[in-house]
Amino acid sequence: MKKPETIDVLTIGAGGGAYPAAFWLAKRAQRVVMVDPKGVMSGNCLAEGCVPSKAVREMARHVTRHRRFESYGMGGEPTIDYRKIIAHKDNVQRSRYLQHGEELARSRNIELIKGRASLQDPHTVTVETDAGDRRYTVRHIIVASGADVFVPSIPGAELCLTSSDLYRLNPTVKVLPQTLTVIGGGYIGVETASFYAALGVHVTVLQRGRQLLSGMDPDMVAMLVPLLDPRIRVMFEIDVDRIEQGVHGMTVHYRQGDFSGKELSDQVLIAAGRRPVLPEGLAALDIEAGHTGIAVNGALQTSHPHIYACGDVNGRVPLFHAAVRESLVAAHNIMAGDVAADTMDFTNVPTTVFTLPAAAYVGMTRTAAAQRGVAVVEAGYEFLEDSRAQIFGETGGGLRLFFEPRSLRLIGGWVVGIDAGNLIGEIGLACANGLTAQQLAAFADQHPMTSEGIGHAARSLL
Ligand SMILES: Cc1cc2nc3c(=O)[nH]c(=O)nc-3n(C[C@H](O)[C@H](O)[C@H](O)COP(=O)(O)OP(=O)(O)OC[C@H]3O[C@@H](n4cnc5c(N)ncnc54)[C@H](O)[C@@H]3O)c2cc1C
Ligand SMILES: NC(=O)c1ccc[n+]([C@@H]2O[C@H](COP(=O)([O-])OP(=O)(O)OC[C@H]3O[C@@H](n4cnc5c(N)ncnc54)[C@H](O)[C@@H]3O)[C@@H](O)[C@H]2O)c1
Repeated sequence: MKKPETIDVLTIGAGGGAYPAAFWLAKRAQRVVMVDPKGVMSGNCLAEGCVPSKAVREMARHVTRHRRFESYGMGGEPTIDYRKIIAHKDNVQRSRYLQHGEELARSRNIELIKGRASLQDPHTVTVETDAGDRRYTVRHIIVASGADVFVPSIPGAELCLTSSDLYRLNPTVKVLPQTLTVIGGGYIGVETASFYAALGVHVTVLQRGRQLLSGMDPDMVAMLVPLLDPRIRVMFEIDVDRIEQGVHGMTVHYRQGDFSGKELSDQVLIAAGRRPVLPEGLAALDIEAGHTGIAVNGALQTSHPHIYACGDVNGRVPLFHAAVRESLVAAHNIMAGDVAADTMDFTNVPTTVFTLPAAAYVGMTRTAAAQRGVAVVEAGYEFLEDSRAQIFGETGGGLRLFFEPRSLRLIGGWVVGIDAGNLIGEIGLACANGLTAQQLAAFADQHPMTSEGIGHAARSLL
């Protein structure tokens, strides 16, 4: 192996938890190396996550609108060519890789190495590349190695599709099945069920617990579920025993209480969660990490103040935009000399489940507040009375805002229905900045947009 190279910062991974910090630090004359076996930036978000899944989602959304718009004098049953939908998805991914490559080529002080990093000691990282191993002496390390599909040890699980088979470049699935069984009713299971149902697939979701999207606010989920495509059948309290491949498709054998049953379908998707990817050498450095991820403080530091863990690998808020903000928090603290000059607000990160329609939440909702014994004042707005929702014929759902009773400071909210993913950004910004019902009410939000509902709800309290 060659003599170690000395650099300022090395990132393990080049996804959302890594590259925002890398660029920010490189601009401030730090010598930065990003390492990722993919050899490209953007991690799993672009490779098989957010962007490709939402490319399929938006096509599916168009189909549902197209069908409904028939009664407004347009369209009719749309034709669906899934191969072309996939080709479009692939093109979006390719063009974004190109864009990121150009950005990297324009930047100074920063290098991306295709390889796998492991930690040798608190200041030494080895990178395994096709051309042999390289060794770096580094002042600061950002571990941003992300998460990967978790496949439970159920006999036959290896026969199932995972989200990667659906959403990666040139994916396995290019032809829509007629029937799909989804094991797991979390983000990936419910989003995919929703997209596929809109594209004409009959989907059955097998969920282990009693609620879809377990862990999310039950009031929000209760408003969402009746609005989902009726082609989606959901079965609760399911324990999957085994999965078999037959001549005419796949069979999932399950138990539901005392009842044993089986579900037949063309294909089975397993969406039972993701697990952090921990780089080799971490345990030897006594960095605390469990199956939920690497333990970090609000400054994103591990037990070694110069080693940071950002994004899915710390398991705190496994979403792309959380990873980006965490990455920048780490960068600010590196520049400050490994002190907590900046901290992450893990509470006010907006979350959207991009089903059709979507559900989104931020901050503390009524249920979360009740669990902690915190009193809240609630205000609501229904899309039934919203002009934009009426224009689109999407009047199902509404929004809820939660305020501190004395100050009427906004501390959380959720939205189900049209524009949920956009509205939650505005609500989240208001929560993060401690805006009050009076301030929300005093803002002339635009007409005819669903964001009018935020001020409308706030005014109902004054
Ligand atoms: C199907 C799907 C849909 C999703 N949709 C959304 C969405 O709509 N919105 C949203 O906010 N989030 C979404 N997510 C989650 C989002 O993809 C992640 O939160 C985000 O990618 C996290 O970024 P990260 O940088 O922490 O990790 P990753 O994106 O996982 O990147 C980690 C990188 O580290 C690399 N790596 C691993 N080990 C090593 C090593 N030893 N050395 C060097 N490199 C290593 C990996 O190759 C990978 O490229 C979705 C995820 C999936 C699977
Ligand atoms: N819109 C978004 O932001 C978005 C979209 C997709 C994925 N993601 C990210 O990807 C992560 C992983 O998503 P996911 O849906 O795989 O996981 P998840 O943790 O959201 O949901 C997994 C679900 O599967 C169920 N389950 C687990 N084992 C089961 C079994 N054996 N049988 C039946 N049900 C079982 C669980 O009860 C849970 O409800 C999310 O946590 C999120 O961070 C985000």
